[in-house]
Amino acid sequence: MDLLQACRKYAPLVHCITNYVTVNDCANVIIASGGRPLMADEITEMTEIAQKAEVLVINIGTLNQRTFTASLAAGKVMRQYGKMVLLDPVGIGVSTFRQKAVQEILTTVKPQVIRGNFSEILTLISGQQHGSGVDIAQTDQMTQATQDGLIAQMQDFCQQSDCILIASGPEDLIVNSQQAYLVQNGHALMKDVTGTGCQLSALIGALLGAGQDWTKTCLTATCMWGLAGEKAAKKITVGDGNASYRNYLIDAVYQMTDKEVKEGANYVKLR
Ligand SMILES: Nc1ncnc2c1ncn2[C@@H]1O[C@H](COP(=O)(O)OP(=O)(O)O)[C@@H](O)[C@H]1O
Ligand SMILES: Cc1ncsc1CCOP(=O)(O)O
Repeated sequence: MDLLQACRKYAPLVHCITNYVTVNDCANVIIASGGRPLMADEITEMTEIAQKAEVLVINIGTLNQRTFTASLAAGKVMRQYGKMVLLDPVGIGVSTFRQKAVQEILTTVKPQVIRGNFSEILTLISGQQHGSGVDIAQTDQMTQATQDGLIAQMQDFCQQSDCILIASGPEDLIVNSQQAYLVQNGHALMKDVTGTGCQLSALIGALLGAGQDWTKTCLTATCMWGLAGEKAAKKITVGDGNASYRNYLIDAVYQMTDKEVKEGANYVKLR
């Protein structure tokens, strides 16, 4: 069965411990792809929820001590049950608190998938702070000259941490310890909406709840979201701005079919 069809049939429960900026958009993207979102971060219910959820998405966009503790608790139980955990290290480069929190999540939870923009992924794999906010810094954009070295660094990290890495930007990299894909779907308007990265992480989370091959699922979800960005851009009319585009993006996922994804996916296998 194809990925969206499977997700819409099995409706995986996706537990999100996420930020208060983009929480509603993430929930709606999960619904649009067929999943069932559950946003919760009360420490006393983490174990029960982890028993019921198929996937956990930890997003550190507005992390605090309380949600950090909840993330560790939920993550540990999820992994004990052999379930999927995705980490979105939003703004990891802005503070030592975020960097240390991510380190602790890596060692105690061991998320199988980590997705961030290029600044966030660079901070993660180098230990040096990149970026001064939640967006990609101009200096961290991938170029032809930096691509190979970056993939090698990412693959080392994947090997050490036993995970898949997804770095987002104008083009996206999906890397595991052996393979690397470059996704060329997407639209420049996506950077004008806060939360397009958070929503991609949420979408990957939902599809991981239905997919078998994790790398392939991450690749398909990334193409799908980029394709949604392209379709949404076609709906922009006079008077529309980034708020309309944000809604068109979610609508595009809601209307998406596996056939459209197969026909519209624009990626190359680099390794
Ligand atoms: N200039 C761009 N052109 C095409 N797609 C883009 C562009 N900028 C971002 N995207 C897409 O938007 C989504 C979020 O990426 P990004 O904005 O880099 O992440 P984040 O929101 O975590 O900073 C990804 O699907 C990415 O491919
Ligand atoms: C603006 C902002 N501040 C804290 S989280 C957040 C949203 C970040 O969304 P994304 O990582 O998808 O750009």
